[in-house]
Amino acid sequence: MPPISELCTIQHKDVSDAAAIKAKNLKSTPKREENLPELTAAYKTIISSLGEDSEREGLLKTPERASKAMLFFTKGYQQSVEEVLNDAVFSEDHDEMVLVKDIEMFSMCEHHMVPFYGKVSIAYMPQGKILGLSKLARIVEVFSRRLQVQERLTKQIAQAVFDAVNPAGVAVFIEGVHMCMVMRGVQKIKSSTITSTTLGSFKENADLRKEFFDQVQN
Ligand SMILES: Nc1nc2c(ncn2[C@@H]2O[C@H](COP(=O)(O)OP(=O)(O)OP(=O)(O)O)[C@@H](O)[C@H]2O)c(=O)[nH]1
Ligand SMILES: [Zn+2]
Repeated sequence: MPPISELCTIQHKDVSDAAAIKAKNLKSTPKREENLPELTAAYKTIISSLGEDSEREGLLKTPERASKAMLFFTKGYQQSVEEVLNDAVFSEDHDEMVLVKDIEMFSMCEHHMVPFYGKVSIAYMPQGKILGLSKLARIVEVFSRRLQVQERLTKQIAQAVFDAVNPAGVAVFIEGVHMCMVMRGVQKIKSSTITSTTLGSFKENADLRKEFFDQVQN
């Protein structure tokens, strides 16, 4: 089992290659609880490096609590799309847009390791197969619960839906608030970031594209 620092590098070293994204969808990192002692020791060092007394009563259990919280915030590394889909792909003769709007998303900015959060909308045009609705939200969890940038998150979700049901098209829209721009840095507390990915018919058909963006922005 490589150390956590190495795991993170493995997970986000490529951002754009669709085949690599597809391959990664199928794999999950094995259980990470065995890294808890190492992570806890690292948090203890962080606390003392901040100038705090890691031995004072209120902070005694903090390194372990923080470690467990961080493992939760990045639990997507333990999941794969294949696992969360659980074969919930059904044959159905429905060829109009399926859209699930405003799926809550919490992720971690890979540059500062502080949260970014927002809402994800996912649409696809089935051609013979539909996906269990909750599975769209589960796909969001798989990729958002990692160290991320919003652009890659958007693309990975779209590619995963495409791979799952081979639809005529997929569109993903994310509106995110980045705490690294709110609590620090430029401190623009009202800014939000919009990203989208369109594949297949949503890219090619201007009417369909417009229908999607009209729906998600209203
Ligand atoms: N494109 C993109 N950039 C992001 C995302 N999350 C954070 N960033 C940006 O990553 C950049 C890192 O820039 P650096 O100059 O290396 O770091 P920094 O000195 O902390 O930058 P400032 O935030 O400008 O203070 C910043 O511009 C962040 O706003 C994201 O999801 N997508
Ligand atoms: Zn950031």
